Amino acid sequence: MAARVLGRAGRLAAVVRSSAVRLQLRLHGSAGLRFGSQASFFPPLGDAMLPSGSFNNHVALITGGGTGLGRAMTATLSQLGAQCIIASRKLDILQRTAEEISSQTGNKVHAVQCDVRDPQAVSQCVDQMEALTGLPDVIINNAAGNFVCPSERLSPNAWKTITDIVLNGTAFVTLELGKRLIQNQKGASFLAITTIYAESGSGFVVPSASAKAGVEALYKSLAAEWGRYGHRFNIIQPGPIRTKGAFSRLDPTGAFEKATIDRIPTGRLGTPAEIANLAAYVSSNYASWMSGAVIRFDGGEYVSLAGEFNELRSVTPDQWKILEAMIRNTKGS
Ligand SMILES: CCCCCCCCC/C=C\C=C\C(=O)SCCNC(=O)CCNC(=O)[C@H](O)C(C)(C)COP(=O)(O)OP(=O)(O)OC[C@H]1O[C@@H](n2cnc3c(N)ncnc32)[C@H](O)[C@@H]1OP(=O)(O)O
Ligand SMILES: NC(=O)C1=CN([C@@H]2O[C@H](COP(=O)(O)OP(=O)(O)OC[C@H]3O[C@@H](n4cnc5c(N)ncnc54)[C@H](OP(=O)(O)O)[C@@H]3O)[C@@H](O)[C@H]2O)C=CC1
Repeated sequence: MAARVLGRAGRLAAVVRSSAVRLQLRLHGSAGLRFGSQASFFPPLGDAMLPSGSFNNHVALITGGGTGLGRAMTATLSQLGAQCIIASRKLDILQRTAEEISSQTGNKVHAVQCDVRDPQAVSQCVDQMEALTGLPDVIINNAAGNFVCPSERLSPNAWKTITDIVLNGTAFVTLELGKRLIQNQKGASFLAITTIYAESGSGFVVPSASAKAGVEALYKSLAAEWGRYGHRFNIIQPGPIRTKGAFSRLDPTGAFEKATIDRIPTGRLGTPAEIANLAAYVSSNYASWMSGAVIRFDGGEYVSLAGEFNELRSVTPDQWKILEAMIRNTKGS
């Protein structure tokens, strides 16, 4: 009897050992289960989510509103009734976007040239805005600069360029508008667009990570300080959403896109329309109790990158049977 049991245990151990070798090979090869098909569970919706007219009689300033995510936010706010001002360096692009969106929504979109790195230019931009529309109810600090680069290759000017656009630019716009709004006793919603790696840090985009972390500290601090003036401050951390501006500078060959999608639990990139709906909600009166919030909007990418055991997603059900047998067969420590 004892010999029979020992024999069975020995055979099981042999099966477990040889299967474990196969498992090792598979895990390090490419035969693990691919996730990605789950995207069909999470289809993106494109329509504006809030009731029409939610931003009637509202003025919104969107920095970097001529392209990418800023353009999508402008389109949604405009569709919901806002009069928008979009501001960045390239006036021709801003004007084209402004005309396209205005002609679709019937609401005025103004294009104002402004390099947010220059506090004087920011002040002039706000002068121009006051003349066109009055001070804004909604401010979205969305303008940014970024590129992937090993940190040992960064020049001082490369560091300064990114941190000037992202951190100083956001601070200049926020402080200039904040001071004027306070003087006029006017409330407003401020929203900053950061990234998921503002929290974790990330190699190869170190100036951006450092500056975005600074933006988050700025917005959380002002949420506490300027609530008394009627100002709300919130932050959205987007995960990967295809835009020419981001992808051409962060994955210029497209070599990393598949791996990026594979690690996102919802199996796909986000869309500009999805983040525009979130930005509209956060900036709207429906969110008037929301301040100091940091909203991660990334299809689950951050937690997927963080969890030490998440790679076990590639273990198949058959492999789990083997692993479980091995674990159960372990006696003692
Ligand atoms: C791993 C897979 C990833 C898949 C995709 C995942 C997507 C997730 C995205 C997550 C976060 C995204 C955050 C973003 O912010 S995306 C937004 C990106 N959009 C932009 O950057 C638009 C605006 N950008 C620009 O205008 C330029 O790119 C700029 C360089 C930031 C600024 O332009 P400009 O002021 O004209 O600056 P210069 O060209 O004069 O350069 C200044 C300085 O920087 C050096 N430099 C420029 N490019 C590089 C580079 N690629 N590598 C190293 N250094 C660079 C340049 O040489 C200058 O320095 P120096 O004077 O010393 O030579
Ligand atoms: N797409 C993505 O996957 C992600 C994006 N983000 C963030 O989303 C935001 C939008 O990025 P995205 O739409 O992808 O990229 P874009 O490159 O399209 O947007 C960046 C915008 O910033 C403007 N800008 C750059 N430098 C300046 C400056 N000095 N002064 C004023 N405006 C400036 C650009 O306009 P111009 O050239 O005319 O100045 C451009 O419209 C950024 O804050 C980015 O960090 C965060 C995480 C992920």
